[in-house]
Amino acid sequence: MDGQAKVYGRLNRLDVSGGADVFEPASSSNAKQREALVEWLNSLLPNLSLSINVSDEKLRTLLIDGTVLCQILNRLRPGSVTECDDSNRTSESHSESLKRFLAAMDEMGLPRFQVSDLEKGSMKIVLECLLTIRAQFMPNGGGYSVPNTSSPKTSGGDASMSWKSLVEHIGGGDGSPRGESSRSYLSALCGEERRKSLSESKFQHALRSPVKAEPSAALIHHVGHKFHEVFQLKQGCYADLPASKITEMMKSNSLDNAPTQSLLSVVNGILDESIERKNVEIPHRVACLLRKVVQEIERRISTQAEHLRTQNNLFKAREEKYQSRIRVLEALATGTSEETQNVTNQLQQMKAEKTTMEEKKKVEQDVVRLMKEKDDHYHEIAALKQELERARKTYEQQCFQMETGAKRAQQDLEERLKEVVQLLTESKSRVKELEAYSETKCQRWNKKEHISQIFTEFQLGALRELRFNSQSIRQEILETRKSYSEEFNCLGVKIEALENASENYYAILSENQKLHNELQELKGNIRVYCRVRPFLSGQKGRQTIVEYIGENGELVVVNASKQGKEGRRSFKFNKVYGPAATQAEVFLDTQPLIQSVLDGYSVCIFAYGQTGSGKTYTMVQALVFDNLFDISL
Ligand SMILES: Nc1ncnc2c1ncn2[C@@H]1O[C@H](COP(=O)(O)OP(=O)(O)OP(=O)(O)O)[C@@H](O)[C@H]1O
Repeated sequence: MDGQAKVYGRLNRLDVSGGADVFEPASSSNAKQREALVEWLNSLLPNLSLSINVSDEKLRTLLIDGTVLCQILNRLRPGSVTECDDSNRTSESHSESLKRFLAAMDEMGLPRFQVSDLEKGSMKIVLECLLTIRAQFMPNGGGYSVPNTSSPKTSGGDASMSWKSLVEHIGGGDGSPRGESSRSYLSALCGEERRKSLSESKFQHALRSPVKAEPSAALIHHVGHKFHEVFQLKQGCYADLPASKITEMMKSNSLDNAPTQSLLSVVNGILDESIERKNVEIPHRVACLLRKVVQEIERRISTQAEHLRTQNNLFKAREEKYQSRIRVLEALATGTSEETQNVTNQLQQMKAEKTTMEEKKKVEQDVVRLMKEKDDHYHEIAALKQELERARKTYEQQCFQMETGAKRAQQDLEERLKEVVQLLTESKSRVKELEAYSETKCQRWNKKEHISQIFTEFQLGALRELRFNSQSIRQEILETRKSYSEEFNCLGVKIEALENASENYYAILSENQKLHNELQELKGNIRVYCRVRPFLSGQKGRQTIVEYIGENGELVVVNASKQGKEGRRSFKFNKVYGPAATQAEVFLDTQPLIQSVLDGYSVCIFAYGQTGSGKTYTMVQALVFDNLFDISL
């Protein structure tokens, strides 16, 4: 199968060229064919969006699962292959798609590639297969258009009709008989299955090749419209054609110049007409025309076969020519090895010469280098001489300068010597003066020493006196200290007595506090005082209801509106302050409570009574008195 596929691939490469010479090798137009194929794929399946220079590997990735291949076939011929459901896609379904595609190719009798070719082999075979499909369904090589393979009549007039449709057209899609002549023609035309025979593929191509099989349009025009008139009757009735016309057509060379498809159309038309007429015999002249047409077709087929044989021989001759060239090249290659040996020897000699030349060149370079070094050294010596001359001049200048300096220094030194001698005489006279001055000074110091001795003696006398005085003062101080210590002792005794007295005071004070609080307790922890407010300035002339205020807290109140017991009521308080009681009196009874608070006891005073009865007055005034009390304390 693999070999067969390759053969198909080669044949279809010739098929798809569709140009002037279909047997021309395709290598020169490979790039263009590839670009055309990519454009075709993009027009067929726009979602692919392939770039014009798409790589083989990208194409392999795209096609390897077989889905795209199935889509291509279904687009060209709907329903030709079952596509896998997108939702259930797996690697198995992908390989299944590829298998289905290959099976469809087998079914259509088209050459195909192997699975291994698509997986890891050369993509050339796969692309050739696609080119074959394109040529099969798009013989004009243009953009995508769905071919109409359903009607033999509509496709019968197409010069580039596919092989299969042509066979169906001639043989009848429904399998009905068309007479012996058509059957023999079909058997001659079909033979075995096309996809299994190389010669049949060539035959098909020869039939479809308009350049090789058919005359030019100019020639048709030259012959006139005689045969075209017969074509016009394709839809009409061939039996009604006049015998003279048929004779004229058969006599002229119009059949020779008519296109093969036109001849086939005539055959089909006559056969269709015979089928329609059923048992009615075809007129003799029409049968003659049919035979003539069939003979013409057979002649062309034989011509094509001859042509193919010629081409085959040509190819064989070319192959032999290339083989001989290969042999010559091989011989040349063997001869070249000897030449190569000679050349190698020559090369080695040249290398040796080159080495010698290089050594010579090296020696020359060394000489040049030494010359250069010599020049450099010469320049260096000249520079050193110049430098030496400069140094000598500098040295002479320095010597001159030093001599000048020495002379100047000698003069300076002489001048200085003179100055020093002068200074020495001056200093001698100064020494003499100083000796005289020191003499006088010495005398003066002797006098001063005498005076100081007298003063020192005087001072010593004074010191003795002072020492005596200090001893007497120290004695006084000791005595005073003694008297002070005695006084301090007395004061200590007194302070001790005071401490004892203060301790007694605090004891008495605490006792006093205790007694005070006990007294307060005795007076009662809860005491109730009553204060009767006097009439205010605006209440003059009113009658009081207070009848009696006792010394021990009795209070009798009279209600004139009630009789008996109800009209006279008596109360008992700790104390009752009458209308004339002053704030100071009220405070006198609450004052001890302040002391209890200071001693740490809890005390609470609150006022109770109706509005305007004098609660605030009593409390505030009490506080005022309390402050006064504090101040007085
Ligand atoms: N003992 C008093 N002597 C003179 N005037 C008094 C006396 N007690 C109260 N007042 C006067 O009576 C008026 C009412 O007194 P206060 O405001 O103290 O009453 P209150 O009981 O506090 O009233 P409220 O319950 O409305 O506060 C005030 O003008 C006050 O000066």
